[in-house]
Amino acid sequence: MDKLLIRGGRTLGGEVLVSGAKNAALPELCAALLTDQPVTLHNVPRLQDVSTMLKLVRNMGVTADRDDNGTVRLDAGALSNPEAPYELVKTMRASVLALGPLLARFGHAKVSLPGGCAIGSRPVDQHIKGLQAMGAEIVVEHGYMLAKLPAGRTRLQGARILTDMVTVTGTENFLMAAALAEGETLLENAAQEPEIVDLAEMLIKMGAKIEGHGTGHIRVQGVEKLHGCEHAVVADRIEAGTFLCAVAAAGGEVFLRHARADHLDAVIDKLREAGCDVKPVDGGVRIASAGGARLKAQAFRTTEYPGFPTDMQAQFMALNCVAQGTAAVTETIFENRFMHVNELVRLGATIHVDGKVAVVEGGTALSGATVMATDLRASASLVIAGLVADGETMVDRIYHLDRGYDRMEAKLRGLGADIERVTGAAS
Ligand SMILES: CC(=O)N[C@H]1[C@@H](OP(=O)(O)OP(=O)(O)OC[C@H]2O[C@@H](n3ccc(=O)[nH]c3=O)[C@H](O)[C@@H]2O)O[C@H](CO)[C@@H](O)[C@@H]1O
Ligand SMILES: C=C(OP(=O)(O)O)C(=O)O
Repeated sequence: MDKLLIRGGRTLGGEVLVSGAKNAALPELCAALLTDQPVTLHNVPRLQDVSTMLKLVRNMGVTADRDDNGTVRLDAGALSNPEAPYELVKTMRASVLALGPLLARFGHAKVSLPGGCAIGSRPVDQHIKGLQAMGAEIVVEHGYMLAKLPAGRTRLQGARILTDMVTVTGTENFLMAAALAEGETLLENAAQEPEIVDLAEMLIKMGAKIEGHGTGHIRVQGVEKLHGCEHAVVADRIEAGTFLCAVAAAGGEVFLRHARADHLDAVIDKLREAGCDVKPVDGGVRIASAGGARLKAQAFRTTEYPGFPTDMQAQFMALNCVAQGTAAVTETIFENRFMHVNELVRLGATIHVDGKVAVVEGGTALSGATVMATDLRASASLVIAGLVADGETMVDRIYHLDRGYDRMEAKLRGLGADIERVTGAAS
């Protein structure tokens, strides 16, 4: 199992290229299932989750080729097996995104239930409820969602869908399903994340009729057929945010090429309040920081976009650990997303958790140790802590990190960090 070895204490400088967003690429790979024509996606990040999604669609009979420049060509013209098996779904929850497109195009689908994961139970009841409102018959048997249209029907029906909470992949499933449904679908309480907007823009290129994406009310006029398209995946705001926190903590000056400041308002506001200089510039974002110990810890509360993203909570918490002062971090999206706390404490941080709130007493000098990654963003927070800790930090189980970051250690090394991958070591 691979690990990351970090020798802390170096400031960061130079330029880093932000990759395409995992959370846009995954639904967009599934959108290719909606048509029998070829789809080309550019700027697809090199991630384990993307490899898993490619395996999943190939298993259905889709032709999918990826080149070294981040372009993926998909052809779902000969798709013969509209099924997402447990073996693949269990390693990547986003496989549930196959359900909407398969059902909409083929009238039936079999998708494994994803099950819980480290950060929470993460049910898919809202996905099921919404697709049922569109006329699908869905039963759960032997761990699978078996979905089909009622006898005599060939298409899903447009519907008004009001979910109990804002759900990102739920909104994406409904968008894709509604694109091929009969009549109009109204998504109320829709997620507004930039990845939803990017998916909607791709679907529009495919011939879908969508309005209101980027707001809480999306209107979709179903069409009979979608065609192929060419689309570039939007830049990964969470990868960019992670690098911003890394530079804030380690100190230095870095240009993040392709980063979108307009997608990172909540995080950038907090970084500025902490004392960093963050500027949107032509082609990206520039950050300068005097280093974590010269910054002020920031309280924040995770909420749906455009609020502070839950996917940035762990990384900002690592920064708070070394900044001055005490700050409360409140996690409102997932019930178990403080798994990094105990590992940060092993590096010398002072953090007290009470339910949804973690109170970080900053100003601690961290000292390197062996720590264990427990989930994707927890891994990133440990890397940030390792960059500022005294001595060596070994981050174990980085398969979590590889699920969602495109060669993170190479990018950090390019900025001057002392970080290396230790391959194949037994854990
Ligand atoms: C691939 C992808 O894009 N993943 C992102 C997506 O996950 P994902 O789409 O899975 O997260 P959701 O927005 O659906 O989850 C929000 C909340 O709703 C709950 N819920 C959701 C659906 C449902 O049917 N029932 C239910 O109870 C979840 O357990 C969670 O507490 O949005 C999350 C919230 O921004 C991010 O952390 C993930 O990185
Ligand atoms: C939680 C995340 O992803 P996923 O929904 O794919 O588990 C994430 O990207 O931080």
